[in-house]
Amino acid sequence: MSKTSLDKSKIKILLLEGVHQTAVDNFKANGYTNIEYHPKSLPEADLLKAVEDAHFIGIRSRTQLTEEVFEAAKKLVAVGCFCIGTNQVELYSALVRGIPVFNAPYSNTRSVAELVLGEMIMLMRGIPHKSAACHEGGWIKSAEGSYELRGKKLGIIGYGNIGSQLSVLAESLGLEVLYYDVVTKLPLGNARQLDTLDELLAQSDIVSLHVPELDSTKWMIAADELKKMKPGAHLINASRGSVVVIEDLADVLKSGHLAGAAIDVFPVEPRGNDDEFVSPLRGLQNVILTPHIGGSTLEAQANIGKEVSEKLVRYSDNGTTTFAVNFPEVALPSHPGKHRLLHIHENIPGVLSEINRVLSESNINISSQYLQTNEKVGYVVVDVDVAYSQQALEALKQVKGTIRSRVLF
Ligand SMILES: NC(=O)c1ccc[n+]([C@@H]2O[C@H](COP(=O)([O-])OP(=O)(O)OC[C@H]3O[C@@H](n4cnc5c(N)ncnc54)[C@H](O)[C@@H]3O)[C@@H](O)[C@H]2O)c1
Ligand SMILES: O=C(O)[C@H](O)COP(=O)(O)O
Repeated sequence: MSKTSLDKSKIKILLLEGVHQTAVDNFKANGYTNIEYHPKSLPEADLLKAVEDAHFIGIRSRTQLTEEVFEAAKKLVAVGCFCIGTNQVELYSALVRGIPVFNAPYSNTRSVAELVLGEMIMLMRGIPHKSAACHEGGWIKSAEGSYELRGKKLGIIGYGNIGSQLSVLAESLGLEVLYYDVVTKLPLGNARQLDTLDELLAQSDIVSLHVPELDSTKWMIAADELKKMKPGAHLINASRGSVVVIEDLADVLKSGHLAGAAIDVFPVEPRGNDDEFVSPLRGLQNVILTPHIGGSTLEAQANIGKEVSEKLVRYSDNGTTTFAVNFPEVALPSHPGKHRLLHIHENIPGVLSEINRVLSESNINISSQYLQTNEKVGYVVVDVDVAYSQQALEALKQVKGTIRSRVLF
């Protein structure tokens, strides 16, 4: 088992929002036993307290890691988002403090695509409304407003990992797939990319959103866009709650302009399962409301727990930052018989030569060296002889622009 300079039992791992047990098992198997586990997100004040002595934090989509949280987390080494989205993390605040952020970019893609596929069938058959009536003792045996998916047009907004997977599944059911993306994307199967959002809205029988939360996607579907959708069309949102103006959606559903919707994500979501869900969509006919469970299958959660904990363990044990979403990516081999110095610094001219100067002046022989930078931060990794690592670490800490440095045994 790899060792770190700090005794592993002293490295605190804070896991929130019921991250899957596979993560806990993997941390323990790698010697990280100091785990504080919470089944839901923490209120802000409790979060600020809990992060004070945390070296690693694992969250899902609910916990907001803000500038204030990073300021409070003085010992923080890295963050793991046990999900796809990283919009809940102030990535820049993490970067300038030398903290890489990891996620699981593919682990729940299939789960979301399958859910959306099922919802399309349910919506087009008016099932939410008919099922609710049966539960109340009603019996709406009618073909009125019920349609097959076959031959209908599905409009996908955001043709990334989820959007493109949905595209393939939808074509296998006989849907015609149109998509809109800000980037030119290779169409899968017979799908067609459209030039404008308006064209997609005007042509689709079902519109499904699969964009990340960005400034440019915030409230991108509001009253104007909803009115441009075909009368009787359906809207599905399993991306982020900030993408759709929910009050405007409620209006077009009440007016009958849209026939139905399936919404998994909301501008404000309960902190945990005990809190009330409040939404203007509650009680509307032919609307499927789900509690942000697009990625919540046991398969996906188990895979995510393993994938993200592996990324955090690898960074802690070996310094590798491959697939970090905000950080220079360095893939490192193991370093048997050597000590490894990790040096994170501001990306200003001359840092590498200064590092080499101080090491050479201290007569420290470098056995390997790796460097990667992004626009703000540089990450240098230096392997040195065991006997010199402490001296080398002290020397590196003096280099102008140093954000943080540590040594791995
Ligand atoms: N409901 C859930 O439980 C759940 C689960 C997983 C992911 N998600 C959300 O789904 C999002 C998409 O996931 P993904 O893995 O497909 O991401 P992705 O990064 O692979 O794809 C996103 C696509 O959106 C496109 N895009 C960005 N801005 C756009 C805009 N303004 N208009 C049109 N297209 C735009 C991008 O170019 C990209 O092709 C995630 O960011 C996450 O927020 C939700
Ligand atoms: O970004 C994601 O992967 C999804 O929104 C799922 O988030 P969750 O882990 O909170 O369910």
